[in-house]
Amino acid sequence: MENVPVGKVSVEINSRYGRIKDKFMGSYGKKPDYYARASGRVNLIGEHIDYCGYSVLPMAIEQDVIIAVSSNDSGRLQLVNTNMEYGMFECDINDLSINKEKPVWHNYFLCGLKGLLEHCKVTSPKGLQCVVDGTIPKSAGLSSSSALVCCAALVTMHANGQALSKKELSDMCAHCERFIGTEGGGMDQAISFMANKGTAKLIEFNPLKSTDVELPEDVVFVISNCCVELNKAATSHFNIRVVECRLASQIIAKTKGLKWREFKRFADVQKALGLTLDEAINVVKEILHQEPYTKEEVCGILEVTVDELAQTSLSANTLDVKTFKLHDRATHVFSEANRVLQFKKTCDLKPADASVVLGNLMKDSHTSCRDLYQCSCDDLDRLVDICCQSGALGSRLTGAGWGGCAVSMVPANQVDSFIKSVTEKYYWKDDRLKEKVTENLFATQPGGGAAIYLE
Ligand SMILES: Nc1ncnc2c1ncn2[C@@H]1O[C@H](COP(=O)(O)OP(=O)(O)OP(=O)(O)O)[C@@H](O)[C@H]1O
Ligand SMILES: CC(=O)N[C@@H]1[C@@H](O)[C@@H](O)[C@@H](CO)O[C@@H]1O
Repeated sequence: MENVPVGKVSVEINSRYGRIKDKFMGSYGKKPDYYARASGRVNLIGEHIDYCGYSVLPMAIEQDVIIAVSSNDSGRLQLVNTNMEYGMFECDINDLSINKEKPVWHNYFLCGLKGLLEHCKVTSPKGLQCVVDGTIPKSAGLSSSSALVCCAALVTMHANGQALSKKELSDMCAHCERFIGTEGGGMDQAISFMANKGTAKLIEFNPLKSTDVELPEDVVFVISNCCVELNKAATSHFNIRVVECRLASQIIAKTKGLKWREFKRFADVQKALGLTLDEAINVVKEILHQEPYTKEEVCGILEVTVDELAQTSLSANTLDVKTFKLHDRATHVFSEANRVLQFKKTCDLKPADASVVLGNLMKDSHTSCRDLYQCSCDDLDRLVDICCQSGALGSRLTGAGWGGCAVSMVPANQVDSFIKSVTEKYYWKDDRLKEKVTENLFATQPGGGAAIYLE
């Protein structure tokens, strides 16, 4: 089992670490003991299917969260952020409370901290003084929240002399980020720990496994942010989709004679019924209707009361949802799971038209996210269209959606003209975005995973 690497950093050569160190010394009057780093990610294909048990295909990006740390026996947690938007925070490290209603930034740190302490059964945790510095745009589909959760867990692990493998940390962080209220899958945490520089990864779940995916050499992935923000934990958009998938899998399970209460994820139902993904799509057509289901109808099918349904299938922030779209959500999940497998196969087999095939899979993925899963928004759709008109072989929303980024696959020799065209057609058309092109439109390469650094 591979552990998170511990490396060396020179704050003289690496100016970012130098600035973080200065901030640390200014805040706490001493040098940090060590630094932890966890990266953001871009998901190339496989959206909203990890929490249904299906494989996804992300890569880590260069943008990350770095935390400078000093541990002590004070029993206190002290957090300072280099970004003034995020205020200072202090609390008793033995009395952690995570506010789901108002997901202020330090709550993400608390998720990682609490998760690690509980997982490792640490009874006398070290006090921590930290400076947090992040470069991942927030609520933009590049996993800024999970990078913070993973980095906080890593900080806590190192301070308390624990040594978990990358896999254990990934599973643990996927679980503890749910303290904030969103019921995500494990993609973001897995790639943050398991990424290797230079390669994308196929991430499989139950059990967690990551496999290198060699991307075509003649293309470059370019990220563009539509600059609409949606905080996952502050809204119910994300959890409604999770619940719709859960209800659809339970109804399919019940209709097919399975003990439906034992099922929460499409992948488990598919396996229990022995279906291929194509057959699963046909089962969706056979069993689910396209019109939204009312809560009463769902209760009738599952033969439960509204209160029982809350227990078996809903989350705290979806108790008041009145209707659920099941047919389209299920069709998206099974077809998207299929596209991930085709994407991986194409990367492995390298046919002459590989980049065209991959581009088309990305386009189909976006169409499915937009129309069936309804997790895009007008600005993001417009940006994806502009990316396709500007020379991308494929372009799609990435991450949770309802705003945030598109990822585009662009022929390597056309990246400059692509960026020029998207700049003019999207960013220059809006006065608020004119000055913000570089941070919102950039080419990216597969980055490395989380690490601890000593000076
Ligand atoms: N540098 C940072 N410092 C402190 N908190 C941060 C930082 N970056 C992100 N956050 C926290 O994470 C929140 C964003 O989480 P959210 O789940 O909305 O988006 P995301 O993780 O970026 O997107 P996605 O899951 O779609 O990839 C911010 O509102 C903030 O509270
Ligand atoms: C932390 C979290 O909830 N992450 C989720 C991730 O698991 C995945 O479901 C993605 C959509 O594909 O949306 C978010 O990034």
